[in-house]
Amino acid sequence: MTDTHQNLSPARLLTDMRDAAPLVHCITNYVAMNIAANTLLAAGTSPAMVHAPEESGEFAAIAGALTVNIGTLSSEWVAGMKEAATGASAAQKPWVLDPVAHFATGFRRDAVTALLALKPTIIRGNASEIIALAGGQSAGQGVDSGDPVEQAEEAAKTLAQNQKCVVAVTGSSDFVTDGSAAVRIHGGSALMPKITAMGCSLTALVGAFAATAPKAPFEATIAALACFAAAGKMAEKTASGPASFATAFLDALYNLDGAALETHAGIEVLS
Ligand SMILES: Nc1ncnc2c1ncn2[C@@H]1O[C@H](COP(=O)(O)OP(=O)(O)OP(=O)(O)O)[C@@H](O)[C@H]1O
Ligand SMILES: Cc1ncsc1CCO
Ligand SMILES: [Mg+2]
Repeated sequence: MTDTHQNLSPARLLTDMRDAAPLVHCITNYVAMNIAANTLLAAGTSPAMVHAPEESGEFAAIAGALTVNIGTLSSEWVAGMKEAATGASAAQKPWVLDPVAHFATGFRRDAVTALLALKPTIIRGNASEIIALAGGQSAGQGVDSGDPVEQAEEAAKTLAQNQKCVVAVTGSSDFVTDGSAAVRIHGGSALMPKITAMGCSLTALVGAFAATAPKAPFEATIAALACFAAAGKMAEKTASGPASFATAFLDALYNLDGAALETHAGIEVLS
């Protein structure tokens, strides 16, 4: 990032996020609810899991940002997601879409088509999800990716241009683009995909940074991914498997500072 963007560096945005501790409205799946809420608390912000259609539109307007994850869908939840996205947009709050396994069934495809029409500010998914969202053929199996991130980079650019939003693809390295600027983020750990809902939790953290810098969704997304990259790398040092990694990861996120971000997350500017 250039000097003129220093105030949007991941380290600066992390400090700003903790200072502001924004309220993040999360609609996420049953699997992710607990770990995603704990992730936001460890990072220093304030999660609320609110999905009922009777209140989700109203709640989205009072939160700093909304995140919508379609992992465990039902008709009622889809209604709650649409209300929330509509409420967030009307209140000019950023919202993040996590299109979990959207290619797997007609129900999911329809839900994601309706949500895309409500113009997410940021889309965060794994490589298979992003390839399929751009209209390509992916090798995903359910919620798990079957494609390398590099193979999704062009799809991410196309999707960002068509949707006029920021797109983040995650995996062994991450890729973020707004359709023209693009970066890769290096770090993390091979143990991360061995714990369920790490991606869903990351989507929630992207929401926290988007609430902190609502006019800079590209930089906000990079900051969230850099935090995960650094915390993942730090946690791996003491972990002996997925269970101890999960604990060490939350501690690393809690203790993360600018210096650790600088050391453990690699940001490669592509364009
Ligand atoms: N092999 C890996 N090495 C390093 N980091 C990884 C690896 N795989 C995933 N990650 C990291 O794990 C986090 C979650 O990304 P991932 O792409 O696995 O999400 P996901 O497939 O949507 O997960 P889920 O749907 O289970 O929540 C990101 O921070 C990503 O960088
Ligand atoms: C395992 C699983 N199934 C539906 S959502 C989810 C969490 C990871 O995406
Ligand atoms: Mg996912």
